[in-house]
Amino acid sequence: MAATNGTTDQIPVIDLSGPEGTVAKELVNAATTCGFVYIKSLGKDIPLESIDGTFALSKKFFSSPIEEKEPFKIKEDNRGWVAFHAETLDPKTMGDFKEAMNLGGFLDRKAQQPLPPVFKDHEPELYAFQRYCQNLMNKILDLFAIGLEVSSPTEGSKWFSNRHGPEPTPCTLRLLHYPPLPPNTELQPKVDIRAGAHSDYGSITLLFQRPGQPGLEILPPSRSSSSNTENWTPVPVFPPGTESDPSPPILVNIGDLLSHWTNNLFKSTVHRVVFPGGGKEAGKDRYSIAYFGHPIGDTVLEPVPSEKVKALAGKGGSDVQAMTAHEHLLSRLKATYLGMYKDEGKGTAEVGAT
Ligand SMILES: O=C(O)CCC(=O)C(=O)O
Ligand SMILES: [Fe+2]
Repeated sequence: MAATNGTTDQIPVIDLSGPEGTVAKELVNAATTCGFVYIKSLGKDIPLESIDGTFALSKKFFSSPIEEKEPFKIKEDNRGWVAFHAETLDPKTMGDFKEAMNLGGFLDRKAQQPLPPVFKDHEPELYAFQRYCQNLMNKILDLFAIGLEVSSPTEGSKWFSNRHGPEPTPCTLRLLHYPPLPPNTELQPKVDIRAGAHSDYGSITLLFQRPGQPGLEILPPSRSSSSNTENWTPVPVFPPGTESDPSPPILVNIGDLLSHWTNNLFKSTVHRVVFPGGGKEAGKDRYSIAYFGHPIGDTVLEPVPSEKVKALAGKGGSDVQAMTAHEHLLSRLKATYLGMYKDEGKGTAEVGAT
């Protein structure tokens, strides 16, 4: 249950094992105010060994020689390795101080892309972690449907999750590595950014962080109308109430698609990753793992059968237009990467992941 703090700027912490109706309400409340929520990680939904094991594999992969990563460079299908400085989430910065590895959906327990040597022997573990993430995502989507009182005689609380399956899922499991600033380098906070300001494109994102590796910041919706940079709010790895938990809570945030689908009731909050402590801790690596949830591409984003969502139609909410999830993604990519997506058939390249 939520250790609520009353303001919309702070991210609530929720334990999913509380009473279903209460948890559903708290989740919807977080989605409509902050757009971010922490889910306590006590090993119930995702075993802690699976999280730790995936981080260990990630570390091993990123520290392998470049020749072992180069052949797995990202392709137009958005799967593969994104080299250091290859992605610029915020065009005002030089390019993100990070490298990443995107894994697409699995089919019959097999990755649908060539796997680098480090991962080849661990495909079952990667598959298991991907399943845990998909199941947790579906559980949260079901709780959203309950909290929104979605009324569908045939689908009930499965209204959102039914539109996110079956295998292979279009969701992306993304391993991230933010290397330290090179020694004797003066931090230029406006330029040296680990991940530039952006919102995620899909439905929801799960984000895993490591103890002692902070750096994520959000622009709370309640304060993002002003351009004052001081509105950036750090997101601690262990927020109050979780310090003695065995693992950092999992962050869940709403993406642009779900915000659009809910007539802007749910907020897709802008976030970024900086060198923590004003650069004092710039000598440390940061590893994170993101699971980007997306509905199946041909899902029509028809109005959500919920009075709470319908009430917003025409009242400042963006009335849902009949478009598919894939068309929505393309429109977001076009808005962000003007010029790169003149040809609709080109695919979603490396930028589809956010
Ligand atoms: O590494 C992080 O904490 C955030 C990553 C992120 O926001 C993204 O890749 O979309
Ligand atoms: Fe993000």
